[in-house]
Amino acid sequence: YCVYRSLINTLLIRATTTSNLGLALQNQTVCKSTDFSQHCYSTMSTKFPKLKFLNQQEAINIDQELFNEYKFSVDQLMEIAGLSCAHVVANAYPLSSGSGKVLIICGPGNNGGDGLVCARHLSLFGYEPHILYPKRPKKPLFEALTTQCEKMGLHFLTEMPSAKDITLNYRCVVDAIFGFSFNSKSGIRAPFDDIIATLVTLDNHPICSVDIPSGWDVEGDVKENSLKPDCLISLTAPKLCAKQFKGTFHYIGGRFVPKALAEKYQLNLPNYPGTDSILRL
Ligand SMILES: NC(=O)C1=CN([C@@H]2O[C@H](COP(=O)(O)OP(=O)(O)OC[C@H]3O[C@@H](n4cnc5c(N)ncnc54)[C@H](O)[C@@H]3O)[C@@H](O)[C@H]2O)[C@H](O)CC1
Ligand SMILES: [K+]
Repeated sequence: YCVYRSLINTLLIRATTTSNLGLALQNQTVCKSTDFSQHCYSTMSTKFPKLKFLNQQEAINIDQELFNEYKFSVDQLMEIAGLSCAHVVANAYPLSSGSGKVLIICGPGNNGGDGLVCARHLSLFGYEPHILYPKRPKKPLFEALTTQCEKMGLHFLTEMPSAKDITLNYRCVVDAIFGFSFNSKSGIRAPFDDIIATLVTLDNHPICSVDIPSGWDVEGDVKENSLKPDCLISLTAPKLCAKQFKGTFHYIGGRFVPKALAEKYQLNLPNYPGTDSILRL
């Protein structure tokens, strides 16, 4: 009986390991093409052929429905969104393979709030986030998120570091400046015009964009002098501009969408592995 039990246990352990390995490999699709974006996008569209890419209005509608119909609060969704971002940074730029100093640039809206939450979780993961938050809305949510970071000892910068400083001192930049409400028609207003201009000059230094690469039109073509992030975290579902993403890592996060809502908008979201909060596309 003992020999029989031990044989069964061995087989069970092998089966679990093999299936975990399968999942890990499934999540680590490597793009090896000269036309990186085409390859990544076509690989993604082969793996997840029905995954919906949202236009700006659809992203806003889903957001509003989550708040108005499902009665989620912004804080709840932002916490999950920001935690997903921290998980993505820790997956793409692990502490085991480099420094944990991360520059997190937060904008004036909820995308900036995701950045503050991400910073807080990264510090709990052992990273050293430095936050630049030049336009702080006078709203209780953002004031609370800022206080949490301050009281937890996170460092706030008073000015944007130079491109050289960033390259020398930071493992990566988290771009939490603008999300799906960015208005590209009016150009980028100060101080984010100069901040984004500095990020554009970074030569091959990894930028990890939250939801949308800041400055990109949510659904239009990407202009010549725009950010070229190495990593993109699509929250809820990718937006149309994500089809033009040319970087290495594209993740989906923000695992809070109720099934009925996903079906209503035909999001066709991929299945997150197990209890994970992010999935590499
Ligand atoms: N449902 C979800 O997936 C959730 C996503 N979250 C995150 O929220 C953002 C969208 O947030 P929102 O507050 O609507 O807008 P933004 O952060 O994109 O920015 C608005 C902010 O920016 C200013 N602005 C707009 N255009 C310009 C411009 N051309 N120049 C300068 N400033 C500009 C505008 O005035 C506002 O102040 C989404 O992408 C996710 O990251 C939530 O965290 C959770 C739910
Ligand atoms: K962003």
